[in-house]
Amino acid sequence: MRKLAAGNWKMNGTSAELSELDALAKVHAESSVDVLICPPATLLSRAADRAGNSIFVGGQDCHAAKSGAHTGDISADMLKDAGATHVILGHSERRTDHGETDATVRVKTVAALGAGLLPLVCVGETESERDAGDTLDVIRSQLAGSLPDDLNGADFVVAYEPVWAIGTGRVPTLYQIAEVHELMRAELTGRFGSSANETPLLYGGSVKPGNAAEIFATSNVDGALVGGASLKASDFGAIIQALEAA
Ligand SMILES: O=C[C@H](O)COP(=O)(O)O
Repeated sequence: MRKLAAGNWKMNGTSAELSELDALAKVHAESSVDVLICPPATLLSRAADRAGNSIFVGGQDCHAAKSGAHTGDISADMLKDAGATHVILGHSERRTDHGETDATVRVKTVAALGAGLLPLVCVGETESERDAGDTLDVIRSQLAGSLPDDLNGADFVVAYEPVWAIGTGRVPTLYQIAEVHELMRAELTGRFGSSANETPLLYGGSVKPGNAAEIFATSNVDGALVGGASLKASDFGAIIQALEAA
């Protein structure tokens, strides 16, 4: 499996920030890992044009329906048409801000696959769930509910993002990351067989140039989903380099 460095720009970036993408595309044209940028939808088409063949471009969400009366939403087919190859689904900010449940994520995953997009399905515990000792149960349950049946492991990506680590500068210990990633690999193998060895398992939550190498050296970590540090080509470039070296 190829490793994946994914950048989620969230609700950041206007035309001016496309220069960061240009800088990345220049430096990482021949990367040994896959590089993905998920800009806001308003930039998707232009980002796809400028990313060329060296960087994948993805959406940050899609609607479960192919089309219809859903003001403000975007379908998987529309993302694909705009040049996307991937889509983030079930990010904790979608779960919190828009009430998305595992069932919502599951139908969106089906829609994404139907449009030919590679879904990055996000899971992660809140701080109170971790404090209560429920982390592994939460992850197990989110994986079970968010992923449809009969998948091939190569057809999707899972991102483990502890909610309390997102944008906070706080990162789980390497042991905690390894524990969750081992559980995810085992759960996916139980469900999808040996093809689960082809599922990239990303860690996300305050990944920076300074901590990327040790996170990437952790067992069953195949890349990262990066928020804040993906907005600057120099920072994201350093994270990509750490993944290339891992
Ligand atoms: O999608 C990305 C994650 O939410 C991580 O964000 P962050 O790197 O700013 O903590």
